[in-house]
Amino acid sequence: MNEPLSFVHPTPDSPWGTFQAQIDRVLPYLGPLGRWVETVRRPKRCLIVDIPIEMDNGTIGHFEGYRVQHSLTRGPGKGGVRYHPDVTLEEVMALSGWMSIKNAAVNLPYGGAKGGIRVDPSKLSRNELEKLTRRYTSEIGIIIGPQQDIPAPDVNTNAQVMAWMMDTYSVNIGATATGVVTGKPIHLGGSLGRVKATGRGVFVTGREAARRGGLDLNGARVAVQGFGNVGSAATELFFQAGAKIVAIQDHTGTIANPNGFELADLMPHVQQRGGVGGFAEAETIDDEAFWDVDCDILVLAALEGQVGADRARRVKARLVLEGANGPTTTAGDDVLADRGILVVPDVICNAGGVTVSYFEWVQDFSSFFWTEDEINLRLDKIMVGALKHIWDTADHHRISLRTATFAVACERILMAREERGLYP
Ligand SMILES: NC(=O)C1=CN([C@@H]2O[C@H](COP(=O)(O)OP(=O)(O)OC[C@H]3O[C@@H](n4cnc5c(N)ncnc54)[C@H](O)[C@@H]3O)[C@@H](O)[C@H]2O)C=CC1
Ligand SMILES: O=C(O)CCC(=O)C(=O)O
Repeated sequence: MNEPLSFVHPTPDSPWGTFQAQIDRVLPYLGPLGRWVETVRRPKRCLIVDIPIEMDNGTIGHFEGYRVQHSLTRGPGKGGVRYHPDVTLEEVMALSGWMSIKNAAVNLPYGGAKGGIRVDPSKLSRNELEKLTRRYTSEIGIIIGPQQDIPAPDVNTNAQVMAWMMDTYSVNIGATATGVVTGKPIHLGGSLGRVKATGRGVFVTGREAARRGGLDLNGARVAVQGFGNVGSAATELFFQAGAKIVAIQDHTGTIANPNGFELADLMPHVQQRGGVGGFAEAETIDDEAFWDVDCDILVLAALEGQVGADRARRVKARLVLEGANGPTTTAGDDVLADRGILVVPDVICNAGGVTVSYFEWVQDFSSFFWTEDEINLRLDKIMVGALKHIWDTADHHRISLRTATFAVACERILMAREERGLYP
C-alpha cells in the first residue's frame, strides 16, 4: 500500500536514508498515532525548478533549484535556502524533514521546508548571484509566502540574499511582504539577534547538557568543525564562558592549539582570508587528524554525514553538539552511544536560528520590534524548556536525546494531523 518513493534512492548513510532510519526508531514510541507515521516519511510537496540567468560573459547559465515542503500540518513551511554545488533533491528533502521535527520540537507554529540551488556561489559575480536569487524566488513564488512557506538563510546564503528574495517576491505581488523570508537585514524588517541565534542555541543546549553531565565549561576544551555563521557564533559564546578552543576545521584547513586560541586574533584572519587556514598562531594539522584531537566538547557545524562509524570511534569528546543538520550518520550515532558519548542532536541543538526567525516573522506582522536582550532571553527560555521536555522524555523511555526529540515532535505533528483530519 505504501510503496517507497520512486524519485529518490537513499542509502543508509545518505541524508534521506538517515532521516528514514530516525523515523523507524521513533515508531515504537508513537502509540496509536503510529498509524499516521507515513505522513512524516514523505514530503508533502517537492518543486524542482530550472533557473536560467544571463551570465556576465553573455552566455545563458541554467541552474537546478528546489523547494521542498515536508510538512504543512502545524502551519506554514519554514526553513532555509542552501547554495552549494552538491545540493540534491534528496538532500533538500531530508533537510526539510529535519525542519518539521525541529519546528515541532520547539513548538513553533510551523511545518517544515527547505530549499537549495546546485551552484558554487564563489564562482559567481555579485550581479550573477543577485540574478540567480531573484529568478529562483520568482520560480518558487508559486508556493512560498508569509502564510505559505517562509525561507531563511542556510549554507552560503545571508541577509543580502534574503533582501533580494523579499524584494523580488514583493515586486511580483505588488506589495511589500517582509514576512515572506526571515534573516533579513535589520532595517528591512530583520530581527536583532538572528545572525548569531543558531550559534547561541548551540551554546545554550551545550551549556545545559554540560551542567547535567557535570562538565564545567570553564576550562573545557572545545573542538569545532565549520566556522561559518553557526560555528563561529557558538565558538565565541563558549570562549566567553571560559572554554578553551583547541581545534577548528573549515573548508580552508584545520588548525589546533592545545592551549586554546585567542579569538581576538583569529577573527580578523578569518575575515581577511575567508577561513581559518593559514592562521599563524596555531599548528596546521591534517584534516583527518581533527577527529583525534583531545577535547571535551565537539561542535559539528559544517555539513551532513561528517561522523560515520569510523570517525565516531576516534572522537575524544564527552559531549557532541550538532550545530549542523545531519552531521552524524545512523551508524556513527550508534558508535557514539555505545561509547557513552552524549549527543545533543541537530533537531534541538540548532533550533535557535529558526526560533529567532519565528520572532522576526512575529515582529514583521506586528511592525513592533524587540530589543536584542529581549530576543536572547526569550530564545534562552524556549531552548531550555524544550530541551528539558526532551530530556525527561528520553529518561522516561530510556532512549537517546535524538529519538526523544523525534518522539516529542512526531507526537505534535501527528496529533495535529489526526485533529485536522483528511479532506475529502
Ligand atoms: N545559518 C543558520 O541559521 C542555520 C544553519 N544550520 C546548519 O549549520 C550548518 C552550517 O551552516 P552555516 O554556518 O549557516 O553555513 P556557513 O556557510 O556560514 O558555514 C559553513 C561552514 O562549514 C565549513 N565547511 C564546508 N565544507 C566543509 C568541509 N568539507 N569540512 C569542514 N568544514 C567545511 C565552511 O568552511 C564554513 O566554515 C549547516 O548544516 C546548516 O544547515 C542549522 C540551523 C540554522
Ligand atoms: O531560520 C529558519 O527559518 C531556518 C533555518 C534553517 O534552515 C535550519 O534551522 O536548518
